[in-house]
Amino acid sequence: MTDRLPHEKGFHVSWDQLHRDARALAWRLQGEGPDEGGWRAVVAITRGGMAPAMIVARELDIRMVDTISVKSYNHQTQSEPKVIKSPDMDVVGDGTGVLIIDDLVDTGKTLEVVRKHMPKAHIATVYAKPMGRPQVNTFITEVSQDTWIFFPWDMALQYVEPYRGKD
Ligand SMILES: O=P(O)(O)OC[C@H]1O[C@H](OP(=O)(O)OP(=O)(O)O)[C@H](O)[C@@H]1O
Ligand SMILES: O=c1[nH]c(=O)c2nc[nH]c2[nH]1
Ligand SMILES: [Mg+2]
Repeated sequence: MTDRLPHEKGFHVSWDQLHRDARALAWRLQGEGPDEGGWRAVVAITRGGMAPAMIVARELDIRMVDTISVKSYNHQTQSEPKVIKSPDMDVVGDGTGVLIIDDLVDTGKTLEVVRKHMPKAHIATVYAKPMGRPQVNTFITEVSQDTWIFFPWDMALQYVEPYRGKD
């Protein structure tokens, strides 16, 4: 069990920003497939990879979409990652022509486990921290290791006090 608190900084991502960044990822991945037919399938790492995977699959017109479920974090505390649901191995095989999508790579432990399942797959994340970068083939934005990324599905709009009158 690794206690990851405290993170010095927060990087807050809105739905708009996520949509833009996931589309940028799709743009970078187009034409990078193993042959002219493009990518055979997308595998989303649940749960955080599902929204970016949907956007990438839409942009690249990939209809074959599956999931792999890896459980490791409970809030900001990490334990050993475990695969609790595998994709259809008849479809993904050794991963050739398959795009694996996640929202971010942090320590890289989740992707280490996923790569063992599909060693020839191309792994892409929207965001990356330095420790996990070697595990990723393609990503869009890097943030520092001491930054916690807050995703739109974990946030809600709320009232904030005006600066004046705070103390
Ligand atoms: O590189 P790592 O240090 O392994 O961390 C990255 C993983 O952690 C988060 O998932 P989480 O396990 O919190 O599950 P979730 O996607 O269901 O929120 C995130 O979505 C990545 O999948
Ligand atoms: O929402 C999240 N933000 C992060 O920075 C992070 N790192 C691992 N898992 C994470 N989940
Ligand atoms: Mg995840």
